[in-house]
Amino acid sequence: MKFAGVDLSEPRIMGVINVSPESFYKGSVRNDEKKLVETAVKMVEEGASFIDIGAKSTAPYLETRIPVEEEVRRAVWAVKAVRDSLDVPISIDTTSARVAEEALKAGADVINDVTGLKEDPSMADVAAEHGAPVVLCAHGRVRDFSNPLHTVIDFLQESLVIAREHGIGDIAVDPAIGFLRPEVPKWYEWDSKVLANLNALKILGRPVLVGLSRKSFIGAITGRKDPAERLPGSLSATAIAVFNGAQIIRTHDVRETLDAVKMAAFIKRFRP
Ligand SMILES: Nc1nc2c(c(=O)[nH]1)N=C(COP(=O)(O)OP(=O)(O)O)CN2
Ligand SMILES: Nc1ccc(C(=O)O)cc1
Repeated sequence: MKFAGVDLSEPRIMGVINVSPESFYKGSVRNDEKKLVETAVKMVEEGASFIDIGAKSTAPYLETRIPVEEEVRRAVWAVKAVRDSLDVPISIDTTSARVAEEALKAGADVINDVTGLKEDPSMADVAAEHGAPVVLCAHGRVRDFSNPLHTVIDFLQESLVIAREHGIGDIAVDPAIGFLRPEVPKWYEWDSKVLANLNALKILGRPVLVGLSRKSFIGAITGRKDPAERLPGSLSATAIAVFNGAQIIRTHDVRETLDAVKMAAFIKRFRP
């Protein structure tokens, strides 16, 4: 299987860079062009097959509102700077069709929409017009609290219908770790159930991308309040995600994560 031209016969890494100062992990933020480009180049040297650029935080527990003009400005600036130095696919992490369109024009290749084409009604049109591959996250109002996998699969199926109605075929699906936060079970249990049963997403027939790097469920389980201290927890959860079928891991820490991915993928070969 391939996504955005990248062969997925072994699991791949998507390196994350944010140009949004409000992002939950400050170590992921770059607002200086030289440092931004250096980071992207280093991530690719360390083994990243994709670079994901975020120009606005989507953390559900932070106040992250900014004017769309500001998100466009940040996104275009960052994509242009990184595009000139790299050949790997660049994804733009946005829920806004305007931001996606301007980023694609600036040289991005992939749209990463954490609302799975559901928030901005023009997003699917923009992806279709540009022939852009899309990452679709499970998104919606949770009604069935008892079975996280059911809910995630239902939400993703809804997004796949929207994508296919628009003739979009190059799609990766994502269970949206940290985004779906019902009161019961606690979100860290929800996220853990999703990772423990990630294999169920195979039914969708699309590559599975997982973004769990330094997220709050790791903080809740390990007691590490500061995302800067959540790398060991992230690596452990990454290995489990890969063991259970993740083909792309989205991470702030390319070098360390690639080692965890390689270990899990190698051991997985001997699974009965
Ligand atoms: N497809 C996908 N996209 C994502 C995902 C994810 O799990 N999957 N997580 C994010 C959170 O990480 P980030 O460092 O970008 O945090 P921020 O929203 O605070 O900028 C942001 N974007
Ligand atoms: N955009 C997101 C950022 C952070 C988290 C999380 O910490 O769980 C979830 C989503």
